[in-house]
Amino acid sequence: MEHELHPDLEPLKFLLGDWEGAGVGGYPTIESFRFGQEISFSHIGKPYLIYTSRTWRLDDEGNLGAPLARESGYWRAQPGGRVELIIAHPTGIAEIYIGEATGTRVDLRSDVVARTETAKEYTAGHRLYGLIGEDLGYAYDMAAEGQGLQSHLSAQLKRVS
Ligand code: HEM
Repeated sequence: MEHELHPDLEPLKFLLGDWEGAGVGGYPTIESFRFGQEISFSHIGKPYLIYTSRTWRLDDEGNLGAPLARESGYWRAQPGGRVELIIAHPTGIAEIYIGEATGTRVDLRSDVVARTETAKEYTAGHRLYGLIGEDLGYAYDMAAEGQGLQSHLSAQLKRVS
C-alpha cells in the first residue's frame, strides 16, 4: 500500500528508497577494510523513516564475502528539519542521535549510547549523510576502545529503487 508522506518527513525525503554501494573502513586499533553495503529507507505515512543497513566484506576483485555489520532503526523527523535517530546493533550497542537535515544533508551526533556487558567499549558517534550528485554518501566517525572521535567508515551508494 502506498502511503502519503508525512509533512515532517519532507527534509528527509531524499533518503527514501533502496541503495547499494561500497565503502572503506578503518580505525587506529584495526586493519582497514573494504565493504559492500545495502541500505533501505521506507515509510508508512508516519513521521519516521524505517532504516536498515547490511554490509559484507569486499575483496580486491570486488566480490562480496562474509557478512559484516548490520544495523536497524528509525529516523524520527521533527518539525523544522530536526532529526532524532534510534539505532540498534547486533553487537550489543544501542544509540540515540540528534541532528539536523539541511538541503540534502543530515548531520547527526550521538546523544546517548547504551551497551550490553559484553559489547566493545564504544562511547560516541558522528554521522554525516548527503547526496553526492544522485548517489548517497556518508561518513561515520566513532569514539571507541579508548580512541577519540575519528573516522571508522565512509561509503557511496547508488539508488536501486
Ligand atoms: C558499515 C558498517 C560497519 C562495518 C562494515 C564495520 C566493520 C568493522 C570491522 C571489519 C571491524 C574490525 C573487525 C571487528 O572487530 O569486527 C570493526 C571494528 C569495530 N567497529 Fe565497526 N563496522 C561498521 C559499523 C560500526 C558501528 C556503527 C559501530 C558502533 C556502533 C562500530 C564499532 C566498532 C568497534 C567498537 C570496533 C572494534 C574496534 C577494536 O576492536 O579496536 N562499527 N568494524
